[in-house]
Amino acid sequence: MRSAGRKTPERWEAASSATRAPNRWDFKGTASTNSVDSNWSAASGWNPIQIAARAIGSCFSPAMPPRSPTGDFSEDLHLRSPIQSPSVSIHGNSKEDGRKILGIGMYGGGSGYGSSQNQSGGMKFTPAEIQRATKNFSPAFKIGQGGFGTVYKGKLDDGTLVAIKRAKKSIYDNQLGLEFQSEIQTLARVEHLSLVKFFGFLEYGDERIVVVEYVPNGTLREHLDCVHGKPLDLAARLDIAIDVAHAVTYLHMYTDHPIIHRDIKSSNILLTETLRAKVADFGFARLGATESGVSHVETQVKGTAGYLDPEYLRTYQLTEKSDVFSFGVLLVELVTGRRPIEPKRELQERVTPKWAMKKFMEGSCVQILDPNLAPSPRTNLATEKILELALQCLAPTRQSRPRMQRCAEILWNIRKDYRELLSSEPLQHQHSKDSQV
Ligand SMILES: Nc1ncnc2c1ncn2[C@@H]1O[C@H](COP(=O)(O)OP(=O)(O)OP(=O)(O)O)[C@@H](O)[C@H]1O
Repeated sequence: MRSAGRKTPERWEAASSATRAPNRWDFKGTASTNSVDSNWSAASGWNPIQIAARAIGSCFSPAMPPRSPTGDFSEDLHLRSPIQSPSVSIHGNSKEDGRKILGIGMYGGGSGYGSSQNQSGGMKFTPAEIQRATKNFSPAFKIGQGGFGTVYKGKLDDGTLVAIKRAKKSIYDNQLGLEFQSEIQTLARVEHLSLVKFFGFLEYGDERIVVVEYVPNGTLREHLDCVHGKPLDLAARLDIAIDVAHAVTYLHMYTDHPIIHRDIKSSNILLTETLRAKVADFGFARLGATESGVSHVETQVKGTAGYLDPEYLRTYQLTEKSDVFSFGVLLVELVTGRRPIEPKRELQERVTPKWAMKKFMEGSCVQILDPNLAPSPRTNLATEKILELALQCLAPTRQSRPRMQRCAEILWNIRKDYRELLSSEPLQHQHSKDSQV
């Protein structure tokens, strides 16, 4: 698909390189006056991210809470709902690859759960219940490890499966905790089919425990890496993109104040058994300003390298269009199967969105298609349209990016056309094409 307004590669490059990122961030977000080449260079060069991660590591000095006499989790757990105990964490959050920058951890959601539901919709669990659910945090129940802490699969007394996220209080900063109390109160009420549900929150000594809906089928990133066997076909990828777009649209249109997720990425998209997506990890979420309004000026850069909005990096101003940029990166991941940054590839291919957009504008979509997706006229057409949308989402300036609601509409139409083409193809042909994926 060729749209009249499409940028040439040169124009796109120029626009990209006009957006400059600071090459150093201090802990409190003081940008150095030196610039590096472009947002893409910043991402591919790693230096700003690594420097920021190091700065966080060295500057962070958590306030340690009083421990229980024994330090035993089972002893006298002090339970609070999200409303009663707003939980805010600063996580230095340098995962092994050091790409995560900094987080303000809050967990939203909240259909409520069970009879002990409180005003906010959060569930009051008993310590014994959490212990039973996880067999006292048995390693056998461990399902993951993230910036927030360790994640366990648990089964509540009524049989509900939950994911139990256990963080050390050492990742929190109490002063900032106070600053964000009101935000948590809002996030605790967020509920959408495509957002991982928040069930409850526990606090005890230096323990913080978050209980959320268990989503059984791994992360989108794992599926793109074929960890779970059969690769995702394009129809499933389109469904996932639409689910994410709907969930984020819901956040952005929430009441009169948008909620900005700030960490949209494939490892934060969890899949159900029917391969529908649920957006997880409100670890960075915060209430934002509308694009037209006076946006919040951040003092700390938060997000994951490769997904970060260059304009946010440059101006520290956060709007929902930063999520749109990250969503553009996610669309490129869905089409190419690649991670946003692939350091082991040759130079021109290391920053996947830059490489993919260049190929797209040269009309070489097939070259960037995930090898797990079999090329066919309908697949090529759909991927071209997805990349067209990705290009808009990845625009260097936020004004040029579509709203998330518009992204959902566009994707909906792409899926409709794709399905129509699919149904018009002879059954045998469909079968032989699909068997390649
Ligand atoms: N609700 C859930 N249901 C099922 N598995 C989950 C759930 N939440 C997390 N996990 C598993 O635990 C892993 C770690 O999750 P977590 O959200 O703590 O970190 P992450 O998203 O991988 O990293 P980061 O915290 O840096 O964003 C996930 O990759 C996933 O495999």
